[in-house]
Amino acid sequence: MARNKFDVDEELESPFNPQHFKRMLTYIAPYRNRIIITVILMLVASGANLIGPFLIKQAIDTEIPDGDVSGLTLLAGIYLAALIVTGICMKFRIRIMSEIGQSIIKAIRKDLFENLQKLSFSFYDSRPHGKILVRVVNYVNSLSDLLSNGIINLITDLFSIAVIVGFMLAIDVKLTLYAMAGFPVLAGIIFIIKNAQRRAWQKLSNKQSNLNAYIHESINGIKITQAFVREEENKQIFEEVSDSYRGSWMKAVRIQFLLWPSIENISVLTVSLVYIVGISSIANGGVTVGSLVAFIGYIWMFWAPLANIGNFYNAIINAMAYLERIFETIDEKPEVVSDPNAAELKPIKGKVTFDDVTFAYEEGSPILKNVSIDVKPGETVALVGATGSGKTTIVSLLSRFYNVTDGQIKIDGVDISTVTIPSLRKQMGIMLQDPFIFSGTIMDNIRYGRLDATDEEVIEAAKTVQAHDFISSLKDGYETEVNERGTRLSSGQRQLISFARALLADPKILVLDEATSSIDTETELAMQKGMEHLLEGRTSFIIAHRLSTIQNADKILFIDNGKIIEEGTHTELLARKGPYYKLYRSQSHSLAAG
Ligand SMILES: Nc1ncnc2c1ncn2[C@@H]1O[C@H](COP(=O)(O)OP(=O)(O)OP(=O)(O)O)[C@@H](O)[C@H]1O
Repeated sequence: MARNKFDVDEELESPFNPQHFKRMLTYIAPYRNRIIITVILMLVASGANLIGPFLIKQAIDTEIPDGDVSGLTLLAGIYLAALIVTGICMKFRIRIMSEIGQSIIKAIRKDLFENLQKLSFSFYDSRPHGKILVRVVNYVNSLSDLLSNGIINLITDLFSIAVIVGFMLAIDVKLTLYAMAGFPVLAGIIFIIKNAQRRAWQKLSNKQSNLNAYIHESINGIKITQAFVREEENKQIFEEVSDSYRGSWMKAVRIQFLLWPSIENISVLTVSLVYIVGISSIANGGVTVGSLVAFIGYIWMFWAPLANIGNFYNAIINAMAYLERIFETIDEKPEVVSDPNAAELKPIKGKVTFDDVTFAYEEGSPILKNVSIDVKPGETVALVGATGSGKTTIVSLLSRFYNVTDGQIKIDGVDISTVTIPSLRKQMGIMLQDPFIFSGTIMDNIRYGRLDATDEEVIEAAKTVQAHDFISSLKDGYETEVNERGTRLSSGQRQLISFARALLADPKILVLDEATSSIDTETELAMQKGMEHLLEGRTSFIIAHRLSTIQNADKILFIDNGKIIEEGTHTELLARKGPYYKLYRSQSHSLAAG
């Protein structure tokens, strides 16, 4: 999958497919009955509305020349009743369609969100998160009007056109043909601008996505921006991205608005033509004044729904750009999925084997090369090595966040690619290097590790990782509300909470990636005491740069550039005087110097 950045337009992985429209209708289908009721209401409303010019014709040609006041009053009464009926129908239509529109949006969003929850890390690695967000929020919103009102309008407008043409034909066939003369011209214009319009809206959706991605990234990085006084540069970048959005918006709208004036101009020309032909017909006695006035009224009415259909067409073209992205996201297949024949991983003992594992995030650039590891149940394995050497990658593979490129990873002798992913992950407790705190209470955040844990169990886990004291010192204790990413907490406190979360899952395999790197030495020492108890009976993988934290590990693996170059206990590795020894010495020296 190609990587993407905020200033790079995303390529469509699947071109537009007319089936998308069919698929869109499946979201509308559940509301079929209410839509039919609305269509009926709208047909009644437009029928009532269309009666107007006919009543005027009647008044001009018959009641006024005859001086028939009661007839005129009756016509006025009918007209008023028609207007009231139109108003009532419109009121119901707005209410029903708003509800349906929102329900459809909710259903599309649900599908998007559900799939986003399943997608693998590689999906999120490869694009700015703002570009994902824009699909779920903005693009879906943009569809709402089309899916609800657009379709009703289309049906009503087609009905209106048919009725209007019927009225016009009833009044005068020749004038009707003149009135239709502009129609082929309009069809030609639509045909010519169609492709340019589609491309312009596609580009606009990309630019909107880029803008969103940059705003999202800027908000996430605001502290660094301010710390490095980068506001001015960021403002310039923002203006560039924003200008690019504005430019493509202007272009899209310019193309779009070719249609509207075309309809206006064609309708005015047609009306002029009908006036010329009509007036000469009056002179010849072909049509009455009332008929011509009514006819002109109908022509104006004829072009209004036609303009609406033009707008609907525009909306469809815009929506295509959004639909493509939305369905692309709903259809995106997670790279890591359970095999269709996968079995549940039975409760494990915790034996872990990496059998000649090779792995590349991007094809052709292997990060891990022929890694083999053997861990007995209950053993503690420490992974050490330089930054970027591949430690986190090793533990990510164990949880199957990515699929191995080559080789096998086995737990209790079972290849993890043959078991269901939830049954694998449920038996593991993971504390990632960058612990994430969700908005909610501290209690909720720890309970994320096991949703059915009691308050006592949560508190017990917090006590074990030495988090209880700091949590209790907060005004609301475990009920303290923290915000997303836990910005109200220190990094060490965030680590302690996520440590407790991993522990609460009571996993057979525990992965601690730099679990204590931000925790003060005193707390760390206190944790160390509980650690042995904590790791008892579990297989654990501990990644640490501070070697003091892993000296008691059963096995230390020294990783260098994606390979294990040394393996043994702390004492064995020191005696070997290899890279581990050097690292240890350099840390001891700096500690001593400190
Ligand atoms: N999502 C990713 N996509 C592409 N490359 C990645 C990704 N994550 C890590 N890498 C690359 O893989 C290599 C190993 O990264 P990894 O995170 O496993 O290192 P590490 O040993 O855990 O480093 P550290 O000690 O800094 O945490 C690095 O060169 C890194 O650039």
